[in-house]
Amino acid sequence: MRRATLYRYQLPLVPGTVLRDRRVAEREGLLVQLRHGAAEGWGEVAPLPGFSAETLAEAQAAVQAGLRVWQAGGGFSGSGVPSADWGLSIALAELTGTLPEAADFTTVPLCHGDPDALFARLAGQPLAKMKVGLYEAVRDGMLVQLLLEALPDLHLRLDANRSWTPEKARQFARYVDPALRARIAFLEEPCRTPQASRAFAQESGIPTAWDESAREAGFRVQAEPGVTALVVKPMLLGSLAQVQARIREAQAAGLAVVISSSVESSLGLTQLARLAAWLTPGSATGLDTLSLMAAQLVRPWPGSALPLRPVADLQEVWSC
Ligand SMILES: O=C(O)CCC(=O)c1ccccc1C(=O)O
Ligand SMILES: [Mg+2]
Repeated sequence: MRRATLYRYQLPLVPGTVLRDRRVAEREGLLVQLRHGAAEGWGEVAPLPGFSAETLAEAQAAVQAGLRVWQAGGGFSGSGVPSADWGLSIALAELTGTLPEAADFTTVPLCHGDPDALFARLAGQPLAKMKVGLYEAVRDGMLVQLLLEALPDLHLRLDANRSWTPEKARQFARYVDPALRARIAFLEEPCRTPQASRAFAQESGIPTAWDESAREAGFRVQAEPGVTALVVKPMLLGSLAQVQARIREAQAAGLAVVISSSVESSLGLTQLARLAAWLTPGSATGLDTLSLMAAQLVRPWPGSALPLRPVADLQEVWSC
């Protein structure tokens, strides 16, 4: 007998959490639970407002349609709704034992601008990620310079989320010593267009990583000068098969692949840590978003002190 249950969750985010210029108070999503005999599989379906094209209601409708097919003995049928396809396919992969248990829980710490807090946090870290583009480009450049100078073992990943014009990007780079730029592993999406980001990477020597660009129609994974990495956010991309295909293509093109968070619950994040150990071994993940939340969900992230909400606290919204 196959059984499927959908649960709805709401998790408060820490006050002041901003996603793409909006303040967000809470993260909402669905958990899918599949059961077949003694086997069980879970998945998370949580479109990210401001990033996903679909609403949670649209994702729920797509998951329910897919679950009815599965419940009646069918296989996975993709809907084209990325969060629905990701959540359902990863639940199936867990159910069938396709998703290995082994996980890589070492993730790159994610930092935002306050310099005093940054020094304390980053001392002794080999690699950290910092958001830039939220303040003046000159200030970002000075801060990156200061950090790389003061912490000689530190390497940085930067993420500008397409904030800069070519001139702003140049202002940033002007404040970072060319000799120190070698410790910038990459800068995600510096400019508003991929063309401008490519040009900036070549002129500054600071490699680009694609994130937003990889979700645009017509994007092709390819080796190109100045581009070193591809950020993969499964919740925004689609089914496990689509995620695997994208990772394989990028690896074949010589790009580093970084599995990254779409602000999933601890359940979704632990699955991404397993996905990374399986498909991108040796590439440090970008999963440090649990600290934006006030609680964990169903499965704990090792070392997190946040309270854990059990399945019993969840609201069941649908089953078949
Ligand atoms: O990738 C990471 O290290 C953390 C996740 C992150 O930066 C992020 C989280 C939610 C939405 C967008 C982004 C982003 O990479 O731009
Ligand atoms: Mg990014």
